[in-house]
Amino acid sequence: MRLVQKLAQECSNGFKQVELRSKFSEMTFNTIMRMVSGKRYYGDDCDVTDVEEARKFRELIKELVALAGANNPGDFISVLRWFDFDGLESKLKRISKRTDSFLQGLIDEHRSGKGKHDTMIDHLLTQQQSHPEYYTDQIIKGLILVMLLAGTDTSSVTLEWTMSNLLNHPKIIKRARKEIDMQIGEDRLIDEPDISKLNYIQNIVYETFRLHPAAPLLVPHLSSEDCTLEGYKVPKDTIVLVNAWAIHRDPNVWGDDSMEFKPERFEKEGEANKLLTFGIGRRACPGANLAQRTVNLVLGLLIQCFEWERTTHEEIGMDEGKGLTVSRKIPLEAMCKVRDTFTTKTII
Ligand code: HEM
Repeated sequence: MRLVQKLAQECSNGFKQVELRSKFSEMTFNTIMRMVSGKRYYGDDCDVTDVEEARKFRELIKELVALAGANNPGDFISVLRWFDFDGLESKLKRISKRTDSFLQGLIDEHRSGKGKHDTMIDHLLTQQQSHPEYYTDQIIKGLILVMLLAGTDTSSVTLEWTMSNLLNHPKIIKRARKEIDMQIGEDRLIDEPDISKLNYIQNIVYETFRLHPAAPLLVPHLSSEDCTLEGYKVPKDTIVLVNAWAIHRDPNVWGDDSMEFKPERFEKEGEANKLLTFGIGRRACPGANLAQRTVNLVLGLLIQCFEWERTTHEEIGMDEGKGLTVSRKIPLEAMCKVRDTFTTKTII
């Protein structure tokens, strides 16, 4: 909601150029950290009174995200590990110490009763009292870290890809807005319970999940036994990568228009079941539900409250960056303006 309010303030007097990547990223970090510790670390209205704590957190995250996406040549040529080629290992050790002490600080704050209540840390500390052998501080720190690494960039990258595609397809924005105006009206903003009524918005998100899965190779899996997959023998302890990106563009699976952005394809019953965006099985993404709610709601609000245009007449390029989570190569910029039927006051 703060993202939408800020955009409304920036773009209340006609079209204004906005950079979206940093906005989506700050929104997802604030959402996850609010759940975890009750704090927002980004924005002028961040509720961390200690400015130094907020600065430290933002710096840590910047380095963690950069290192999480780094390629390590030592993983492929083991001899390079003897020399810590390009210093990745020492950088990781340094950052892991700083991260550990930051997260321990958060846990201690909640343990002493100073932090906000009803957060993930509070609930885990309650579990620690009844099962101290399992819910150790180490486990709690690991859970916070995985929420931050797996639950932030993935959702913000998806939102950025969705908006990139929509800017190239104004007709799709129009149809989505029509659905919102019919189902919700113009007197109030979309809220979470409305999501299930907005089928076309859902299909836009599915189509983005298909063409731009945030983790295109999922997460590496290791075979625990010798097995055979579709006739291929996979020995025990083999690292298996699933190329969801390629499967999602395969014309044999999706038809001849598999490379086109067409949310309508998901009007066909059962199509969404073919998506592998969140993996499948026991190790599938446990945050899939939260991610879909967040992306659907934010997208719905962006279409409901604002008009969107490209910054130039040229189509938005779809070049991809590198990393475990694949974002656009160039951060997305767009022209944005509060819709005539909405006043900044309705939004704020
Ligand atoms: C659009 C957003 C997201 C995408 C595309 C995504 C995708 C994925 C994928 C592909 C995996 C690996 C599945 C596999 O290899 O089989 C995964 C694992 C995981 N995700 Fe997500 N995810 C998203 C959002 C989230 C959120 C919001 C959270 C939590 C707040 C989350 C937490 C996790 C965790 C903890 C794992 C590891 C599960 C395990 O190893 O058992 N993810 N996610």
